[in-house]
Amino acid sequence: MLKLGVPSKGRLQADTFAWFAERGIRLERTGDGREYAGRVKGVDGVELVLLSAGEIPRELAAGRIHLGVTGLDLVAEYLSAADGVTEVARMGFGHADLIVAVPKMWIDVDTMDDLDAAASAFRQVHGHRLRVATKYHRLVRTFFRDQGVADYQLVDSQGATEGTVKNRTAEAVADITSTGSTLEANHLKVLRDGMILASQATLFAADRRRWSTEEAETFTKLERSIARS
Ligand SMILES: Nc1ncnc2c1ncn2[C@@H]1O[C@H](COP(=O)(O)OP(=O)(O)OP(=O)(O)O)[C@@H](O)[C@H]1O
Ligand SMILES: O=P(O)(O)OC[C@H]1O[C@H](OP(=O)(O)OP(=O)(O)O)[C@H](O)[C@@H]1O
Repeated sequence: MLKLGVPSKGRLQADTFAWFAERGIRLERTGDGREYAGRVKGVDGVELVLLSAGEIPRELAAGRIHLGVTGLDLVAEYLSAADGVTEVARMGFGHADLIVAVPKMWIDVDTMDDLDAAASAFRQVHGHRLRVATKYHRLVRTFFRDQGVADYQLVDSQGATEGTVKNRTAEAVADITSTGSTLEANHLKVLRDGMILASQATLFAADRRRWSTEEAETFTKLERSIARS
């Protein structure tokens, strides 16, 4: 069986189901709606696996699922080329930007260069490095390095990241934004050149060299349905 991992709940799941339905493939939840089980109609040999979006990259890398729907941001953060996971299709929903934001009241800080200067000054005044809260450690480190910003430290935040500034556990954040309302509500502004990655929901395939002939054939059929739309 070709295992297809999709988000277990919410908007991402609803949009994923609609995307496949438009391509003649019906994904359905089974059980009472709270049970994490489902099935696939319209193409034989595919099994539906409901998973947290955040776990899908790891499951793809391990080869426990053959296909998976999750955000580009999560695959970029958690996987590398060596994992052999490839894009099959960008799905056109779940758009979100990973950005760097600072308090609005920092009127002198609008760019990454400004942040670099502010970070050096911050260290002199406070005796410790400016803290950037995020769950995207790898992407943020790479971006800051490429932008020549070194005088900072990352603090891990797995949720409610925009609240860390108010709670005084960080001075800046690097997080996903979609409508911008969470940033606005927390008095934060995006740096002009602080865009790290533009993400959207994407269908990924695990390393195909590890698939059986049957699994590869089922995938070819599925790919045809996807391409037809
Ligand atoms: N406000 C948003 N608008 C659009 N997409 C978003 C938004 N927030 C997060 N996403 C995207 O949704 C995907 C899943 O995000 P996240 O890891 O936060 O999952 P989650 O909803 O917390 O699910 P789980 O708790 O089951 O892991 C990511 O790829 C992310 O880019
Ligand atoms: O720009 P907006 O439309 O306001 O969306 C952005 C928010 O959405 C996500 O959080 P989510 O609701 O997934 O909760 P989390 O803080 O637990 O990650 C993200 O982490 C932002 O906080």
